[in-house]
Amino acid sequence: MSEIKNSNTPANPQDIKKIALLTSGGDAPGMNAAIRAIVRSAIYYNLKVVGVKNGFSGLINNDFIEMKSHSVSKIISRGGTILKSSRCPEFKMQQGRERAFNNMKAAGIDALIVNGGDGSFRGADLLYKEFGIPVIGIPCTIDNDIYGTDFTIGFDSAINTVIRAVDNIRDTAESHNILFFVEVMGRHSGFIALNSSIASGAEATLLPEIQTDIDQLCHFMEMERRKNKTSGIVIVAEGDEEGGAAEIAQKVKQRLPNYETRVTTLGHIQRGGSPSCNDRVLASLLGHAAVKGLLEGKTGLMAGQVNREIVFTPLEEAYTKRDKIDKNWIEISKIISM
Ligand SMILES: Nc1ncnc2c1ncn2[C@@H]1O[C@H](COP(=O)(O)OP(=O)(O)OP(=O)(O)O)[C@@H](O)[C@H]1O
Ligand SMILES: O=P(O)(O)OC[C@H]1O[C@](O)(CO)[C@@H](O)[C@@H]1O
Ligand SMILES: [Mg+2]
Repeated sequence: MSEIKNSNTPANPQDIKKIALLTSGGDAPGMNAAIRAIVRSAIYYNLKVVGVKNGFSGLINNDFIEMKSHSVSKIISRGGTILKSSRCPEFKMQQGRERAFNNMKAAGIDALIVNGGDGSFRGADLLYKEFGIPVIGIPCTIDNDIYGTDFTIGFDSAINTVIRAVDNIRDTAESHNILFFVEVMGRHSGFIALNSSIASGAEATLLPEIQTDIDQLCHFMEMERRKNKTSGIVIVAEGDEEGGAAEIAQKVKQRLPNYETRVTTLGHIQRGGSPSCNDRVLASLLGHAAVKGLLEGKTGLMAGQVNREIVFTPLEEAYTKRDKIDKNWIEISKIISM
């Protein structure tokens, strides 16, 4: 394993004897691989491991299970999360977090590993800052919107699911001369849209990070048609400020009534399915690094991978800085899809 950077040292890491882990926010393919790596690494380092069910709700409701090596057998290939996940509004309130901390203390839990996205890291960071309990985050979200890691766990699997679907849509779009608007996930982030658009050869990509101009889009589509293209794919991130795919398709249809248009919303199929090899490897490395990091005294940090190295980044940076999309990629995707 590569050297671990950016340390942050709490009082007594050698006092850590029992750790807990949870999965939070939208599930992501590879969460199970992370759970497996955490549990097996913790056992290897002679720690006891507790699984928290249903994300932060499980901390508040004392929903803990002891994890053994066999508890994580044969889960590396499974999508979803065996610990289940949730969105837990109570955790946004101080009383909720205090209850969670008291339950952890009563259960003898010395440290926590949170597998989730930016929202989960906000919660994890507050728990660490308010109560001083050692906490490490692992970036698990299909959105890829976390600073401090090249990729989040689940992103690779999700974009592969998207491109398989778009390839299928392309077949029928071409056969029937249809302009398709395909909506992908990403309420605040266009990574899924941009990467899957490049990889599927889509004609246009609409993202929350970039102002959408419907007239410009229609003009572009007209130019494409003049090149004898009779069908097309527009990938729309669900968080686009002009609306979802259905709304945008309607606006285009008003301006280009001769076009035959259809809308497909890929929805939650993007979050499910067996994780890709890249996601399984990333989850395995980060799961191990999180446990090792706790034992080295790291806390309030996220374990990520940058340029193939394990890097620890303050949770606050991971969720505030966010990762930026490269706007040149949009231009490139246009150039090579013409
Ligand atoms: N500001 C906050 N303070 C405390 N807890 C928070 C905060 N924001 C989010 N959380 C906790 O984290 C949970 C998950 O957050 P959120 O729904 O934003 O998903 P996420 O972790 O960003 O994952 P994804 O975006 O992949 O679905 C929330 O339900 C809540 O319990
Ligand atoms: O239906 P849910 O669980 O609210 O999830 C939708 C959101 O979660 C994400 O899929 C990430 O998990 C976002 O891209 C999306 O906006
Ligand atoms: Mg999020």
